[in-house]
Amino acid sequence: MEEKQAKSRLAELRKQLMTWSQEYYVNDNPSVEDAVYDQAYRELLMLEQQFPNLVTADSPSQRVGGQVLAGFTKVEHEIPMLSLGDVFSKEELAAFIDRLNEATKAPFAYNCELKIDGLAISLTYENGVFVKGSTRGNGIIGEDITANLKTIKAIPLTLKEPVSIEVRGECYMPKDSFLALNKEREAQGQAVFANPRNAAAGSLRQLDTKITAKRNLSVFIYYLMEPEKLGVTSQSQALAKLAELGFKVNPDFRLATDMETINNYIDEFHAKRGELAYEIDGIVIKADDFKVHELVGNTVKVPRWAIAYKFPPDEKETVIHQIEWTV
Ligand SMILES: CC(C)(C)c1nc(N2CCN(c3ncccn3)CC2)c2cc(C(N)=O)c(N)nc2n1
Repeated sequence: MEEKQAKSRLAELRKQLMTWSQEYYVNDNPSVEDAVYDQAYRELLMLEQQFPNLVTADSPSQRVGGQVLAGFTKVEHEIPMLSLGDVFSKEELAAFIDRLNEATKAPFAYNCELKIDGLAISLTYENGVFVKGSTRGNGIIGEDITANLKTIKAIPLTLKEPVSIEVRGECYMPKDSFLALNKEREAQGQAVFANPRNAAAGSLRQLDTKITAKRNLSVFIYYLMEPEKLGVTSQSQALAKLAELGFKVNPDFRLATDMETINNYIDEFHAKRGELAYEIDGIVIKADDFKVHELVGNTVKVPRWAIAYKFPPDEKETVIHQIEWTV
């Protein structure tokens, strides 16, 4: 095949493979069997092998990792990554909501989100291309883990629109991947990870990106920096915009305009916790309208317009402790 034909065929294959990958890893809704994807992927690899100068940064072949880093460089978050205040009972939550309603005088909507138990990351895109990704670190200084994040198929290498934005989200390891990884480590006499959050953190801190690529990590994006740049005026709108741009957004977010609805959401997902494919450690409740964020602002460490409602630790863990006590 001539280079010219190979170039256009590779562009076709990249586009098709990116669409199928987005359906599978971002929308959890594949339209073709794995075998169909694999065949097209093999054709792409073969053509890239024949014409190495035609390999592009956003080719699916760049997801497998390859470089072994000497270390992670530090990055400063231009806008600090805040922490979250947390409450441990419905009464405390009601007090937080009452204070917030008091401060704003007008009743308003809250956006309720599952609190994914992973680790916070920040992703930067320039004209729609993924250029940098980092850990939260201490909120001010994080580590540059761009190379490792590029191996996560749920992170788009290019967006649906050529926008220059920063977004933040949670990187996590699905429960079944965590169990499989620990089984493998046990078989190899290696120490197992205590929980999926530690497994995700350990996988992202790998200096060998090939290892990260094999860890089946995923992400949920929940925060759009400078939303006014995209004409977005609320958290629920921001999540819809993030999904439109091609980001994986947790579908279970819900608007609530009163305490009862918030409490029902908390009870519903506390009950459903065991069925989810990933671990959650609570619910995040945020004032939906960004005008409220401006009105009440943040303390040094946490926003005044959002709170984390933490679930009590899993019953099964406390049962084990009780047994130890009786013995
Ligand atoms: C943008 C704000 C600050 C309101 C915010 N902050 C979050 N977090 C901050 C504290 N974080 C943190 N991490 C380590 C140490 C201290 N704080 C970890 C992320 C959120 C985490 C989740 C989630 N996990 O699913 C979520 N749906 N929304 C969040 N929203």
